[in-house]
Amino acid sequence: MSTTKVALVTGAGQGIGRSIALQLARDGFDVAVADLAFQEEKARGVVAEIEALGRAAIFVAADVSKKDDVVSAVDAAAAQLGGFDVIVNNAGIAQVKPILDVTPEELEKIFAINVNSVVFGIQAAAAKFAELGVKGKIVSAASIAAVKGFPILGAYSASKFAVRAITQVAAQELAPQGITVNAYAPGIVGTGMWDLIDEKLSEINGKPRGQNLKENVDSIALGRIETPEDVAGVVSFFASEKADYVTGQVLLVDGGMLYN
Ligand SMILES: NC(=O)C1=CN([C@@H]2O[C@H](COP(=O)(O)OP(=O)(O)OC[C@H]3O[C@@H](n4cnc5c(N)ncnc54)[C@H](O)[C@@H]3O)[C@@H](O)[C@H]2O)C=CC1
Ligand SMILES: CC(=O)C(C)=O
Repeated sequence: MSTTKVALVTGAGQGIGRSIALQLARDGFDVAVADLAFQEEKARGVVAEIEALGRAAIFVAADVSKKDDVVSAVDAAAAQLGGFDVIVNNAGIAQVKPILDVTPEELEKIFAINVNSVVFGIQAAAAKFAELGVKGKIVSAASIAAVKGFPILGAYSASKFAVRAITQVAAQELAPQGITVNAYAPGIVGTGMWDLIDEKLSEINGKPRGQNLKENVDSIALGRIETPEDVAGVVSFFASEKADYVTGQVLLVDGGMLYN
């Protein structure tokens, strides 16, 4: 059995997930890059980048809103990479709509992808850790919208508040097994997600494209947009032995937008 640690990152074909996968590879992990099947080409590019860093990597097609897919992804990572130590429940979607306009279907969709996926990831990882006798680490994507509700991001904010609750609960329930459960709460990260948010906000409030993003970035104390690498550094910490005594936390990594 290999002594290299193994991590699985969901939504790792692009954006924050890609940067997390690459950072964990630099930290010495072999990495399972999980994403939707249609993202295979991008995800295989991430696999190649990880291999270029001298680590093993695989692509796993998984829709995180389906429990069977998440369990199969964890099984594939453990079987093909030779262990299982860390899961990063990163995949998520945004919805940009006034609360009065959100439909039942939209609510179901965002909760299935942003919330159910985190429960499935925790369940699948905890079962694999128990099978392998590993004191593993679970890290999930929250948001500044997990700490403060943001207008026009109502369903999204609700889904991220739920991630925070699940993180606190799972941390307490899994502590006896030595498993830690934490979450990262980014602010305004320059990824495809904010391209979409900016576009939809422009449609709603009539501001020119880019203006909503600029106004949000102007409110950041450190004065610049967040990069996926800024987020990956925090996940690297949560996944490391340096965070062995940290659990149940949602860490704001927002350049100074919210303060606790
Ligand atoms: N971009 C931002 O400003 C912020 C992002 N976040 C969170 O960080 C996480 C990553 O966001 P970004 O990289 O910005 O988004 P992104 O839209 O650039 O990438 C999301 C990835 O998740 C994948 N994905 C979507 N639905 C999926 C599903 N059902 N199953 C498997 N994979 C799926 C997509 O294919 C994509 O590769 C999300 O949970 C998001 O809510 C949190 C705070 C701020
Ligand atoms: C995408 C996201 O989480 C926010 C609050 O912008």
